[in-house]
Amino acid sequence: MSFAVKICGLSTRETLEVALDAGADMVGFVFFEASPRHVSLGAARDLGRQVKGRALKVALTVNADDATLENCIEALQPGLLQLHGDESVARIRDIRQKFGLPVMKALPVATADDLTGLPGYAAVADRILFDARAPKDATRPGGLGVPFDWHLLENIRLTIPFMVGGGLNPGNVAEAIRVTRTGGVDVSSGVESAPGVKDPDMIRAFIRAAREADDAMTPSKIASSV
Ligand SMILES: O=C(O)c1ccccc1NCC(=O)[C@H](O)[C@H](O)COP(=O)(O)O
Repeated sequence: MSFAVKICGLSTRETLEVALDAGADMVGFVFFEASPRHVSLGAARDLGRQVKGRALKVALTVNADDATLENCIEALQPGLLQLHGDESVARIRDIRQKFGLPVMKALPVATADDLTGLPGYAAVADRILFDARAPKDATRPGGLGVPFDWHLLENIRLTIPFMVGGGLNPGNVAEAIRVTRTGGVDVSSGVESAPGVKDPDMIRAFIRAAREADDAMTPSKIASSV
């Protein structure tokens, strides 16, 4: 997959269809009951069937045990597991081996110190999501609509793909791409009219803005445009 646009926290047939029609590469489904985007196993099954190979299905869990992961995988049939808790390197390795699915590890970022563990995670995960670190009193570790300092990623060199999330929206996603040169972007709050309520026009605007910014960053396109 080249540049990836992920719309996360989808929970209705209508907005899932909008994201697919608009060309989302990844569609994320949240299995975290404290989230306004939480989907039940039954809903995940129905929504998962709707995707029909048009995008990569991402199952998002937080410090889930094996039984929970097994249930989510059986229901959604995801192509990628997003581990968004404080799962250790060893736990990630264990999950990959047990379930035979690629893993995207979300790493919370607030300061440069948050990047010190990156090599260990990059050694076991298939993809990294750099997301804004949640405040201490937050009721969930992600999906909070708050960005981090993208300049912290300016000198990142990874052998695996990475994505950037946290507070992105149609108005700032291009800048995030320019600053970080990320291989993908991930959004939830920034395409919602209210917590958990995805907005079709915002989804379309976000995907369009992200594609245009990535196209502008492609060296061949830059060369031909000068
Ligand atoms: O989206 C949630 O509600 C959520 C709940 C628990 C753990 C992670 C969660 N979201 C993780 C994501 O991948 C979000 O897309 C990412 O944090 C960006 O969110 P936002 O800042 O709202 O765009």
